[in-house]
Amino acid sequence: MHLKNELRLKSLLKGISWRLVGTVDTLFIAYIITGDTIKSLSIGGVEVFTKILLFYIHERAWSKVSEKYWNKAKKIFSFAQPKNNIINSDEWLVNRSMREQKNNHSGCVIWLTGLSGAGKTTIARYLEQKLFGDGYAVKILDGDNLRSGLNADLGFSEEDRKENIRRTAELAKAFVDTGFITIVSLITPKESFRELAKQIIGEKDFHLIYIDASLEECERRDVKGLYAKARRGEIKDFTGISARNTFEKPIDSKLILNTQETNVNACVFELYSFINTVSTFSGLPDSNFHK
Ligand SMILES: Nc1ncnc2c1ncn2[C@@H]1O[C@H](COP(=O)(O)OS(=O)(=O)O)[C@@H](OP(=O)(O)O)[C@H]1O
Ligand SMILES: Nc1ncnc2c1ncn2[C@@H]1O[C@H](COP(=O)(O)OP(=O)(O)O)[C@@H](O)[C@H]1O
Repeated sequence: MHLKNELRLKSLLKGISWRLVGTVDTLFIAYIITGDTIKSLSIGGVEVFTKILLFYIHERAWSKVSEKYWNKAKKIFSFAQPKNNIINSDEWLVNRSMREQKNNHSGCVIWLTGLSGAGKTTIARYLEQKLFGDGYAVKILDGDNLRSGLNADLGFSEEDRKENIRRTAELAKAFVDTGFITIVSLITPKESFRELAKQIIGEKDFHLIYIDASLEECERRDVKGLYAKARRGEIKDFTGISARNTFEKPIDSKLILNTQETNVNACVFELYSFINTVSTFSGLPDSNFHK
């Protein structure tokens, strides 16, 4: 049975069973008040049908209350809820700011978005090497790697990609809380996915970088031979090839690195310079980075 019909049937059956109990109660009270069996049965007999109908309508109306309004209601009544025992991470005995002081720099997320083959992994690897060499706490979270572990249960449907991005964003947030410069390398094809990541990580720590290369160029590079497979129909839902899985160009990235016009080293240098403007440093040796 279709889920919606099932829920309607459940509301109806609940209405009937509840009314049977309620009607016995009404009959009893009506008899005590009127002392008249016929009147009591008449009241109970009419009431059983009107109340079933009202219960059904009431239940269906509640089922229409959207998640958005339900969450608002929960917020309004939150004062009535028992407080949970979760300790805010700022209150831990070792907190983010202490870790950042120890690292001599602040944490942030550098989120690289772009087509498969655009250059995300290449840039992330050289950037990590450079930052690590200069003494920064840095970690790459790469789509391919995560998909062989934490996200091994996920495919490439819209829903799975969203979950992939949600989990990765949560993980990146944990790394930032540990004071790390966290480089995420994920296609992240839709604006809504990037927005989700930004919401989870927090606007202040989230820096979206667009690794830009045209579909034609990525297909020409075809680093892993996946484009050829997708064209042959051996991979469904391939980003940029499947009509349902387009790549939406980011509208508010903080930096665009065009890997067709700029070589790897220059891209890494530009990103390294950008990080210097967003992550505050103290006490680290000056870098001698050369293009
Ligand atoms: N159908 C399909 N579409 C796109 N990509 C595919 C697909 N199947 C496998 N691959 C390989 O998976 C890598 C992309 O995974 P991501 O986690 O970055 O994708 S997403 O952000 O969830 O859209 C991607 O890695 P990169 O080339 O490094 O981007 C591909 O190697
Ligand atoms: N400026 C550039 N930045 C990054 N990669 C580049 C650049 N120019 C050419 N490439 C090449 O493009 C390919 C990008 O592959 P990869 O880094 O795996 O992409 P992605 O992780 O986005 O799928 C590599 O073969 C890399 O050598």
